[in-house]
Amino acid sequence: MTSPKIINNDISQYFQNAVKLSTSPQTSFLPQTSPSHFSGSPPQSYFPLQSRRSSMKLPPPKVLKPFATEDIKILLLENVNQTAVDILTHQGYQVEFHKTSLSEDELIEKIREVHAIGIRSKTKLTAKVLAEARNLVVIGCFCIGVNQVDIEYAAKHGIAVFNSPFSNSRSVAELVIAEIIALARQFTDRSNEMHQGIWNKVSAGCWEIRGKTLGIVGYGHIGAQLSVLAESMGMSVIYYDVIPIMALGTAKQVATLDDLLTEADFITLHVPALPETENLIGAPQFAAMKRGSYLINASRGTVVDIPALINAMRSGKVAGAALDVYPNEPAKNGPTFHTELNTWAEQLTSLKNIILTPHIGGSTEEAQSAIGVEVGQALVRYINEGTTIGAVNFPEVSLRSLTLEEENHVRVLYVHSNVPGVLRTVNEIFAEHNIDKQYSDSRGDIAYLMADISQVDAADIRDLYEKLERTPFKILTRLLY
Ligand SMILES: NC(=O)C1=CN([C@@H]2O[C@H](COP(=O)(O)OP(=O)(O)OC[C@H]3O[C@@H](n4cnc5c(N)ncnc54)[C@H](O)[C@@H]3O)[C@@H](O)[C@H]2O)C=CC1
Ligand SMILES: O=C(O)CCC(=O)C(=O)O
Repeated sequence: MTSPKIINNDISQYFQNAVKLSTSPQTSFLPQTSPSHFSGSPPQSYFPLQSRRSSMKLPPPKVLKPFATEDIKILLLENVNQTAVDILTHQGYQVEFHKTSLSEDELIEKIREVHAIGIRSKTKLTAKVLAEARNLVVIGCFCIGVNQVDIEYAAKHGIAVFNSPFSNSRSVAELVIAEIIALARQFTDRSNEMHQGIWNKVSAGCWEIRGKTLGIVGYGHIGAQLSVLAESMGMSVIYYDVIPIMALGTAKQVATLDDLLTEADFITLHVPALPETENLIGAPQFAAMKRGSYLINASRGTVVDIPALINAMRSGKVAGAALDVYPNEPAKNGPTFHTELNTWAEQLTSLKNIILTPHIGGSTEEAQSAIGVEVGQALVRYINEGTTIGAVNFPEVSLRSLTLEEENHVRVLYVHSNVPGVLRTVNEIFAEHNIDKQYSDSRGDIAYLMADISQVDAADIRDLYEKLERTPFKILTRLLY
């Protein structure tokens, strides 16, 4: 059968019509040829970009199609903020929202169908789970840490991962400031006693924080915020990081972790979960600390050896501790923090002057709302336009939007293995058309190419797609038009 001719020369309109004629809501041009991935964009471009455009008096962006947006399925877990739900539903996507994370079996069942998933820190997107995802093109981590996702596996399978690198940093820093004072004054113990009717007015072992030394391990977004807040309260700040970082205020970088441990009165950890940071603070590090020092961990549960901390607190080496994160964390709220989850749970809860919080460092209205917007927008931009700015496992590539004045254009999104000869092959496929703009970048083993090509008849689109799909280095092809 020959393809219909485009009478008005507007392929976007042609394909909108083609979609309307399809017999099933699942039917669209590319998914039929490639059930494992989808292509397309919603009827409205992402509105903040539109408003920026209108203030700059640029032509309106072209709506990239080819299929019904209600076919896009998004799974949001762990009570992701309403701002994200609003952004994604506004696009017309199907959004399924859950307050908690899911068991592995439930997750596998659900992930099979969705094109995008939004999670926080609890949902483990392992290679085993991701292998079940037939349509998934993008993961949104509505948090800073991405250690819960196998980001390399995701990249190798054409799944982009986005996070929110600093929207909750201030919230974590403020929690740590509160904990420094609370530990120095033992006030959670006093408060707990009062709740049991016990009046226990003591000053022994209670201190001002003014003039004390705060040791920050990991001087990134959170560590640096904290540094400024702590100095403003009269503390001296030292920090240890694996890279040289400019000191804020009068803080000083020290050369080794031991230098920090031997000098600091309060030690706070702000490193990512990495093989190198596993049990970064264990028995030898507690031994190096000053007697009567304090430890705060709001980074990841793997960073502190908890049995060693329990020993250090029992011996009086450590006078107090605050933990927000644990090696194993419950999936749901409720009476779930017990020895079945972490064998030492009762020993920990029976200690004095230890503040235990349920991973709430980033849990403020401000942080969650900002994260919802940031990651929600990143998902929309990737699904609708192919933009990977801010991705943690993909090269960062972006092209300016197509405009309504640019007819007969196709945007090619092509994730491929980073091997020689790809551009030559791809450009041979594009050769009969005009490459208006093209941008390609690589990151490790994978590379990503975005290209807007013009002089493309509707009848050519399937051919283009199939040729790209047949290339030996292809990981994922999407065409937007
Ligand atoms: N409790 C909570 O709710 C939250 C926890 N987090 C955790 O806090 C961590 C830190 O967050 P950010 O400050 O935003 O990260 P960041 O990436 O801005 O900073 C981390 C710093 O740690 C340094 N680092 C890495 N390995 C190190 C090592 N072995 N020793 C010393 N320094 C090392 C890095 O060079 C970097 O400067 C996140 O990775 C996340 O796991 C983040 C937000 C909320
Ligand atoms: O808010 C959350 O669920 C996780 C916060 C966190 O640990 C992060 O942003 O890395």
